[in-house]
Amino acid sequence: MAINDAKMQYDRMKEVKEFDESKIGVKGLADSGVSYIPRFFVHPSESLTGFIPSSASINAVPVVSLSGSHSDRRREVVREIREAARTWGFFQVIDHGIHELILNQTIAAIKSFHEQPVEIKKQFYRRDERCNVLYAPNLDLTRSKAASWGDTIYVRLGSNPSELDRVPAVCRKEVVAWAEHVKELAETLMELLCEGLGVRPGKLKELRCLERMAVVGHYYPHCPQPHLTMGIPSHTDPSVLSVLLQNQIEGLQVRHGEDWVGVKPLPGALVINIGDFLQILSNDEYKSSVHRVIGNRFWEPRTTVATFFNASHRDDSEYYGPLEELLSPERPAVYRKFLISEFKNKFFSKELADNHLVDHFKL
Ligand SMILES: O=C(O)CCC(=O)C(=O)O
Ligand SMILES: [Fe+2]
Repeated sequence: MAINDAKMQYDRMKEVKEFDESKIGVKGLADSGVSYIPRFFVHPSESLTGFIPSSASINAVPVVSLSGSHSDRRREVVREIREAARTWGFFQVIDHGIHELILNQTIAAIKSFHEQPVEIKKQFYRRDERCNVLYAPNLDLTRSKAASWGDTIYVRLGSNPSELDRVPAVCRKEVVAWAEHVKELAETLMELLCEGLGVRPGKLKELRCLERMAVVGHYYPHCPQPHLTMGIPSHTDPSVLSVLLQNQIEGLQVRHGEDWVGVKPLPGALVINIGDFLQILSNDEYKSSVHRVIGNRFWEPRTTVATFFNASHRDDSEYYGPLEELLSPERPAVYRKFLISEFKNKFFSKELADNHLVDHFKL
């Protein structure tokens, strides 16, 4: 048994390495017309459940209109967002002020990147997760137990504009425009979320939660055996806040109680979710929910753009933890304090699946 296990392990690593070195990505595999997936993409059977959500859970994720959020309806919007953030950790926003043309152009640009010839995409293929621009199938390919059926381009944007030159030309203009629009929306959402907690609206901005962002363009090609693998395995986001733009191909599911609930694409809407960092800052008021993407059974590729807002540190001397304003003898801190470097190291040292960062900082 031990010998078999070791051999399987060896074969698996060899196959993963060959795939990694070929740099063709999952799209390259899909384009080669395979009718089955290589075995290193097969997930353990316990992860492969709940693919067909129960009818009761369809359209259950809250949808919040931001219309009037700067005027008469603000209190109502704060209340709706607070409820959604506490109970689901996920909601969709409509009337968010970003023009549909911008949404479509952003999705189209990310799709164009992935649909370029392998020879061109190869230049960006990297495994060093600390690079500001990189393209790869599964960031954690070499350390995960099972690979997932999707390719991703990562663009990290800090305060240095020269980083933008490294963004692939085919999507540079659109990614830059998207970053500006989505940052404005994130600022509004953070203010509303702060008000929902009863803290100063500018609090998250003061903590520099808007300064470090990553624009992450996923591409999930048609999968010949979608019941055996995942697009992205179940995880929580380490971010403060995540904003997801999806095309009209469904696949995202959020864990709610015992159910996996589909987050249906709504034309013009954006999906917002609370990340681990905000769950900690809010001392568990807001919830960073487990979610996943199932294998794409449709012929059309699923394209999404996830934008993560992370807290930025200037010199890593500042400790982060539950906001002081929220603590009282009746409501003591649930988490200890930590440096951002520790938080990041925890994230990068694990595979994405089941890396729930909040658990590491619980008191
Ligand atoms: O592509 C999606 O629908 C979700 C992506 C996601 O969860 C992530 O990038 O963390
Ligand atoms: Fe996510």
